[in-house]
Amino acid sequence: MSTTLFNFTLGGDPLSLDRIRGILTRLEDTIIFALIERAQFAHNPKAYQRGALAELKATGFEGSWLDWFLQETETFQAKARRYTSPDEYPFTPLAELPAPVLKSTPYPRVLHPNGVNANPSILSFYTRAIIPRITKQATLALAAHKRANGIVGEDEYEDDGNYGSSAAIDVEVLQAISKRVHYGKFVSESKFVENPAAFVPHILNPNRQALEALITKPAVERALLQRLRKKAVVYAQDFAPDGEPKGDAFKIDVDGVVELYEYYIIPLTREVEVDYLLERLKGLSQEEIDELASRKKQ
Ligand SMILES: C=C(O[C@@H]1C=C(C(=O)O)C=C[C@H]1O)C(=O)O
Repeated sequence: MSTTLFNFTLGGDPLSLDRIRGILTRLEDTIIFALIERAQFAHNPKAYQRGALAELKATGFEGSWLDWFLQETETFQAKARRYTSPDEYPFTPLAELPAPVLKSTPYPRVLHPNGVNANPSILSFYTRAIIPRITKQATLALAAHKRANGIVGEDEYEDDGNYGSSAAIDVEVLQAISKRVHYGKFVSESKFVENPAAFVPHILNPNRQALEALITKPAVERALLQRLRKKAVVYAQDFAPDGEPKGDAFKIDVDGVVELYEYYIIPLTREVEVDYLLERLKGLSQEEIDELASRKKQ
């Protein structure tokens, strides 16, 4: 069940900021555990380079191994109506995905119609910055093993050949980050409806800086990063055979997890919030806009 369906079926206000932040907090766990799984494998850079795997190129597919994994996975999931949910955004262009086999769930319309999709940015920072960082431990161990055993010829010290396993986990990480970042639309709608008058002038005369200042909550971000570090330390700790925590060994680079949020996920979520706001008045009549412009926070 998608979070949105769960969210709606529970009843209550889908635009409650506390409820939305609770979903964002729960997605931290999903993202941290998925990153821990990915960190087991080496970087495998060929999986992210277009045309790097001859067998895939021979099929006529022109993208990378990961692009192919995303397209194939999302094609099946589209048939299972994943992308009829307002909190799911495919990396594959929607027009290239099949129609759902099941009839759509009648979600109440919460968001204003918009074309905001940050997935290209997510795919770029994940493959270029995050994967090399979180797989460094496994990659260094692999290189040491290859050198110690004189495994030559295969000069890719960053390549353990686990293209299927690592890409399957990459899809899970990417989908979780995409859901998290695009929840920024629900956050933005929640803040907008609470005080439309504050936002309308900076939408009519587009001012990204003013809109970003209105949606940014530094205390919430600080608390999130502190919580995230504590979670990553606990979730990623290694255990001795007797089950006792090793204390100084972790399955993943904890700083890397925190920096993923600080330098990528949070800034991109804020960008989605602003992009959503800039489309918030599209299609409204002058009368509707004037009413919103006059509606101040109670
Ligand atoms: C998501 C929110 O909006 C902004 C983005 C945040 C984030 O990406 O974690 C946190 C606080 C705000 O700066 C929010 O207010 O909860």
